[in-house]
Amino acid sequence: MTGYNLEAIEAAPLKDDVDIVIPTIRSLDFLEQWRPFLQHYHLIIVQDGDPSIKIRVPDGYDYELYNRNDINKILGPRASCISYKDGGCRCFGFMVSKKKYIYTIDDDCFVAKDPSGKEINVIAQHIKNLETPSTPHYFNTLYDPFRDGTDFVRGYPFSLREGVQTAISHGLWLNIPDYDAPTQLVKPRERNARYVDAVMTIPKGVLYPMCGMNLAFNRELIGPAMYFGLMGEGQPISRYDDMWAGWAAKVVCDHLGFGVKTGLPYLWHSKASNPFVNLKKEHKGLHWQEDMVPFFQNLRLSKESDTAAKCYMEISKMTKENLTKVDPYFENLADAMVTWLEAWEELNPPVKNEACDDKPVKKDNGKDVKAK
Ligand SMILES: O=c1ccn([C@@H]2O[C@H](COP(=O)(O)OP(=O)(O)O[C@H]3OC[C@H](O)[C@H](O)[C@H]3O)[C@@H](O)[C@H]2O)c(=O)[nH]1
Ligand SMILES: [Mn+2]
Repeated sequence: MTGYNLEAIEAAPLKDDVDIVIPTIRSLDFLEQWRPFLQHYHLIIVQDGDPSIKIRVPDGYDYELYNRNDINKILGPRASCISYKDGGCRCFGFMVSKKKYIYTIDDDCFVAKDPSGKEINVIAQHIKNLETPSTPHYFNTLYDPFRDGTDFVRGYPFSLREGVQTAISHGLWLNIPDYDAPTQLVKPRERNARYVDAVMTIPKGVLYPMCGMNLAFNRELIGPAMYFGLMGEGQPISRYDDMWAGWAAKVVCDHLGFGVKTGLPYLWHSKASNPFVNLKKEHKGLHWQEDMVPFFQNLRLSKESDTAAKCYMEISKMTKENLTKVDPYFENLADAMVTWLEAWEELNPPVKNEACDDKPVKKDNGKDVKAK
């Protein structure tokens, strides 16, 4: 038995350790249905598009809302690294959060039911996924051994059963699946009705197409690598925001010894975005992914890169060196990755250990103030 008290995790949803990040260019009415599960969490809403439009947040939610003007004010010139007119703007919410865990969800996602008809508490399942180890070094054929009612199977080395810390929990979707535009065009009526009761670790060295629709991660482990790229207006590509983040973050997790899980929880994805519009937005990505994926598959990070930020800086350098030949866009993206890291560092300064360093850390109105 793994000895993890999963019931305790289910009962204690860690509400003070999680921020819910929602990118929106539409409406937040979908939050009405999520009240039983999300109302006791703090929301970080990233409003995309025209900042003069007032977005209504349903009563009873505790939130902070940032529109484009706010992003520009907070980041100054560094705001250039945050996408405009693309769901990738959500990563600004990852940066301003101070919590250990992030859960990000799209505004056209609703509560799904499991086969027994019970409503799925996505947060509780994501927390369970993140609070229990991953097994990237050897595949357990009964899937996640840390779930109730299952375990490591015969032939699983005991030396590997401790597992590794889980950095990312990738949930799935009933109804409208996250298909690319060509697939949506040829299968416009396809709906995902298949509920697979499984959580599995994505093996080390294997990439996966991370979807930002129902996603949770440990900010402290992998935050700096969860940059959703430079997409949308003014860029040659859109709708590859989460893919870029997913490939980079998986390489960083493999390098640093963290795990990534996919599977439960499911949510109900309601809105099929327009496949013709999507095709226009993502068509370069359909070509470039044939280069981007091998780039990440062959990427090797140095042992000096011992934090997510250092790994990400290295990936930025290698993006510029290896992908600019595919398209000059990647030079801009590589620069934006550095800008992202600088902005992250500015908003999340490394905590100084006052015990061994009582030098003042910054001046404020002429007075010296200590790190909080
Ligand atoms: O310009 C924009 C467009 C959208 N958003 C917000 O992003 C979320 C996803 O948008 P949407 O539901 O229209 O796209 P999908 O095709 O269903 O989403 C997938 O593809 C795009 C993203 O990668 C997404 O994560 C995938 O699931 C939604 O909250 C929109 O309001 C935006 O902020 N700006
Ligand atoms: Mn959607």
